[in-house]
Amino acid sequence: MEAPALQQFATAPKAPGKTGVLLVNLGTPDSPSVSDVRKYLREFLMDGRVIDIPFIPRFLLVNGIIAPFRAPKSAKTYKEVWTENGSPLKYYGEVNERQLQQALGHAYVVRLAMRYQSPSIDAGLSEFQRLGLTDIIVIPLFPQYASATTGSVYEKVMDVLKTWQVIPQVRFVNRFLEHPKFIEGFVQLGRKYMADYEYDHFLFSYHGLPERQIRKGDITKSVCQLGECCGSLRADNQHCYRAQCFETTRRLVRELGIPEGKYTTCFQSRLGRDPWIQPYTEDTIRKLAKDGIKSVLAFSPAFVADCLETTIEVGEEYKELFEELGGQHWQLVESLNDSPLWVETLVDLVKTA
Ligand SMILES: C=CC1=C(C)c2cc3[nH]c(cc4nc(cc5[nH]c(cc1n2)c(C)c5CCC(=O)O)C(CCC(=O)O)=C4C)c(C)c3C=C
Ligand SMILES: [Fe+2]
Ligand SMILES: [Fe+2]
Repeated sequence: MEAPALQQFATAPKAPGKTGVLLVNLGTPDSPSVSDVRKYLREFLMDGRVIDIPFIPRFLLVNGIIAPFRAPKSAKTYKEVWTENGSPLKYYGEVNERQLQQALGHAYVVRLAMRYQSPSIDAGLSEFQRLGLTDIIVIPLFPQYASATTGSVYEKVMDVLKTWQVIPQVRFVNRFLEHPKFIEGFVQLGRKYMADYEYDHFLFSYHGLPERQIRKGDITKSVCQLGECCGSLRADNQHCYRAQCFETTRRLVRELGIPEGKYTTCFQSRLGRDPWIQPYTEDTIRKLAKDGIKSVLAFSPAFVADCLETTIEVGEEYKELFEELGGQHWQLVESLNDSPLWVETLVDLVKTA
């Protein structure tokens, strides 16, 4: 008796309203000037999910040390990554916003937001509220879940929504590293380089995280020892960012046909003195060069758009290091950017949310 009624409920047409889709990336400075970079770093690093220490020491560390000293150095790097379209991270976000809007049609309103700086999450959600949208889907643009990224986006969205009288139906995408079109997107980009050249080794370099944050995220308080435990993604370590990164690599190498021993997963961008998840990308490059590896194809599958971390850090700084150590050929695989498979991934994420 119950089954048909349930079926009717599940297939009943949705309320005639529209759905808001909020794509959220990390954020970027408004310009590469030292003052804008300092403002961005302050907002970013004062987030308690990014520098997860109590407020007063965090305030002193960020405002007294990191922002003043790092801003001039980071501004130089931002000037290098800046294009005539501005920051690539924001530019491709805006392109994706238009592409997804076109693919989804009038039943949806797609907006890009940044967790830090602009356009803000508050502005995007307020527009949905003004338009009286009946549903909201939030897609943090991070393939793997981390408290510092996806978790922080969720927190900010909930902070805004908790002030509303009517909170519509809200759905959050948690991660999408397993999505076949996301994987295929990077595979197609990688194959383009592999067709022309026989690489000695393949590097999969992900953004790092303090080890402490991985331990805090271990809900069992016993599984993740940051060693072999991350070697497979299971029910008991679902939210381990490191395990999710290894899983991303496994899926990519399987599709690319890269044999065991010819690839490494590693983690970049350590900030501060605390231990971050390992192996570090820099150590890996040193070891590869020492082992006589001459050519490397480097993937950055924690990012869906070109940004400072990919174009400059992997594409230029690590290339320089590799060549200084005797390497001959280093190639970065660009990010998904405006590729059709990435837009198809986003469409699927909306349709299955
Ligand atoms: C994959 C997603 C990311 C995770 C996880 C992440 C964690 C994390 N990052 C910092 C500190 C910095 N990250 C910076 C840049 C940056 N980080 C990500 C993504 C993740 N960060 C992106 C996409 C970017 C580039 C943004 C752009 O505009 O291009 C920076 C700023 C650049 C610099 O000064 O080097 C800092 C600082 C921490 C501390 C952290 C985890 C705790
Ligand atoms: Fe970062
Ligand atoms: Fe783990």
